[in-house]
Amino acid sequence: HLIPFLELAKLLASKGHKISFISTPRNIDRLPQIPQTLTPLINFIKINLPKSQNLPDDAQSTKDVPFDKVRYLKLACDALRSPISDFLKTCSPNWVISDFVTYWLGPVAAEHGVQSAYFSVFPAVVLGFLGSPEVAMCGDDSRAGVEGFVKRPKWVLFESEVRPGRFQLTRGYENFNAIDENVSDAFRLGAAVNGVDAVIVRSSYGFEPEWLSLLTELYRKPVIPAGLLPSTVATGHDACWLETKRWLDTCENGSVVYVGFGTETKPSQYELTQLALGLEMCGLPFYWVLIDQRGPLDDEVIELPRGFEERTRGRGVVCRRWAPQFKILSHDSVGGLLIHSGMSSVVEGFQLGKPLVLLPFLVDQGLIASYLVEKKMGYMIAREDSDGSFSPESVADSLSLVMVREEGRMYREKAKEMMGLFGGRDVQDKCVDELVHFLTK
Ligand SMILES: C[C@@H]1O[C@H](OP(=O)(O)OP(=O)(O)OC[C@H]2O[C@@H](n3ccc(=O)[nH]c3=O)[C@H](O)[C@@H]2O)[C@H](O)[C@H](O)[C@H]1O
Repeated sequence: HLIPFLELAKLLASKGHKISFISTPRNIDRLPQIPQTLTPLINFIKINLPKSQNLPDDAQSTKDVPFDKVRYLKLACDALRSPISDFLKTCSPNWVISDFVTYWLGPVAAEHGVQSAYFSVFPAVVLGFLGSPEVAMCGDDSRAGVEGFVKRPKWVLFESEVRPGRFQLTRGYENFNAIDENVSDAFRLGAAVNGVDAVIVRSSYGFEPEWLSLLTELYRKPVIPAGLLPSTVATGHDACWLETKRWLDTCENGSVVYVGFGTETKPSQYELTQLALGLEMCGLPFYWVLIDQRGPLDDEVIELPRGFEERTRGRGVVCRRWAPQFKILSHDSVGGLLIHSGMSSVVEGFQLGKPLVLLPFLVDQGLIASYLVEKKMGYMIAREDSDGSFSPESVADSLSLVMVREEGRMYREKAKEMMGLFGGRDVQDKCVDELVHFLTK
């Protein structure tokens, strides 16, 4: 969630406000450069995580550890309560804006007379589906088990088909349940909302009018959309970009599909195989950013089908390191995206007017994907709801529909139509002005 937090910090700084951006040393070092004009206003503060016997020494972000070890990162993060409290006491900022993992921050801030807000990188549909803070923290009788979770929640009174896939709920088991001494993500989220003075959401009324209105009812405190936070092109040239650009320059305009599942989603061996065979079958050029290991402790090996890279050489690229995603998407050769529905990737695709094929893996991604499908803004690859299985044919068919075929023209047109809502600087600026007005009144 670092990138949207940095984007928010940049937007607030661009209005003249001083920001202290607190994170761990390695995470701060990983951040993209900020424009020189903002450097006097954003002070990066590094706080070390305590050592944990369950984590590798330099693990500081979710992508550094396998999925089942993420809870130890959250527990390590809980130990930051005391240094952050000291910071608030010494620096007494006007506001502290935090993520849901640090769910204890609101009351800590209040002790020092500092106002607090939870900034949700998830859009309102994800928060609204999870319900009021009390329901998120303690559950709800109408929602027992997976079956209770795939129905429209009783507090959603408007028509909506939004729901996660059953297989996504099973995959997210580690996050949804308290394990060892770690509380669940839903509890952290509910408690984060409960403890703060206001909730800031990466969204806009243009994008999610009903769900944002629902949140104000559920939360009974100010809910302010921060805008969709479109990306800005990172400065600087890395070797990877020059090599990639040379390849993209050889492809026809609008022909390449960008395939990427964000910063941490590693597909299973089954998903990797189906995807690879689907990409091979569809015949389109592709640029695939593949995460095949989550940190040094991850010993689950996944491999592309035998001969895949030879058979697709020249037509496709598989990149196994950090790729300059936004620069690649901005290239004219890229005609569409196959993504997991992570919000930053959704925004980047639409701000550039490029259509989306969706393959969500986790619950939040499933909710965003089903919202986009309901609004006819994206096309989801068909998967078996119970176990998430899907065929190479459905990958190939979805890609050709959205990228090439006449029946899929509506997705290409919709993506162009979305450019203003997702990328318009004036739309974003208006949201930030309203947010600043709220924070300073
Ligand atoms: C907990 C998880 O946080 C999330 O972020 P995630 O990284 O998965 O995806 P995005 O929001 O698309 O964000 C990914 C961001 O990283 C950039 N990028 C990524 C890979 C790369 O090689 N190069 C890049 O530049 C990309 O351009 C985008 O800005 C989502 O909420 C997700 O739903 C949630 O489950």
